Amino acid sequence: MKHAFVPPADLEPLVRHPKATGPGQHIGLHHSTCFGCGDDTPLGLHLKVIAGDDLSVTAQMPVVDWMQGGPGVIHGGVLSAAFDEVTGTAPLLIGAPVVTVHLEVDFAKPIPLGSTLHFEARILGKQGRKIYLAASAHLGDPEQIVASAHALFVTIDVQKHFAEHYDKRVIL
Ligand SMILES: CCCCCCCCCCCCCCCC(=O)SCCNC(=O)CCNC(=O)[C@H](O)C(C)(C)COP(=O)(O)OP(=O)(O)OC[C@H]1O[C@@H](n2cnc3c(N)ncnc32)[C@H](O)[C@@H]1OP(=O)(O)O
Repeated sequence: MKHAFVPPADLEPLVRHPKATGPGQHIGLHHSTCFGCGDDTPLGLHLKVIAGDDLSVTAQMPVVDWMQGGPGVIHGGVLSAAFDEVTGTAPLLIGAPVVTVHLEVDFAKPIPLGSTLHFEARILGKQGRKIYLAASAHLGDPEQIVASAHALFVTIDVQKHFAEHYDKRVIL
């Protein structure tokens, strides 16, 4: 698949955090009202991201009617949000809370309503606070990639980062 993203050649290799979620286990909620993973959002993606046995994660997402963009197919922004969530959760495997600074999505095939997207994301490496990831999605046949993404996240101090905007309405 064509893409324009070139990760640095000198990325530092990484290992799983000793307390990382075990392979095959659901990586717990970021918070319950998160658009990507929260259970308490009527119109959220409700993604359950599952830890792989290395530096990868997987997730599945049914493509339902409200996600529609072009007639009969998913909206590109919804797909991008799903990639953001799946790639953004993976750095928890190395114990790094992160926020997105850059996300690129390559749309290879139309993705029909009624299908199920299967996501896979993996950490490529890091450079200081920057964590580079690649992800892909298929509709059941891993050989037929329908979209892919590259993302760059930056590790944050969670308390400091959200202090200014944190609102008591958000249930953590
Ligand atoms: C309870 C909550 C817990 C949350 C934690 C747990 C997470 C559990 C998983 C959740 C999964 C969520 C998945 C959705 C995730 C979102 O959607 S997050 C929401 C969208 N993103 C944002 O709001 C981030 C907004 N940006 C910022 O706040 C600031 O840019 C940041 C990220 C704090 C960085 O600012 P800074 O600390 O001043 O650092 P800065 O030196 O500017 O940048 C650091 C490095 O990144 C580079 N960089 C920055 N931006 C870019 C860019 N666009 N392109 C390339 N390089 C860049 C800089 O050049 C710098 O590189 P070096 O000089 O170190 O080589």
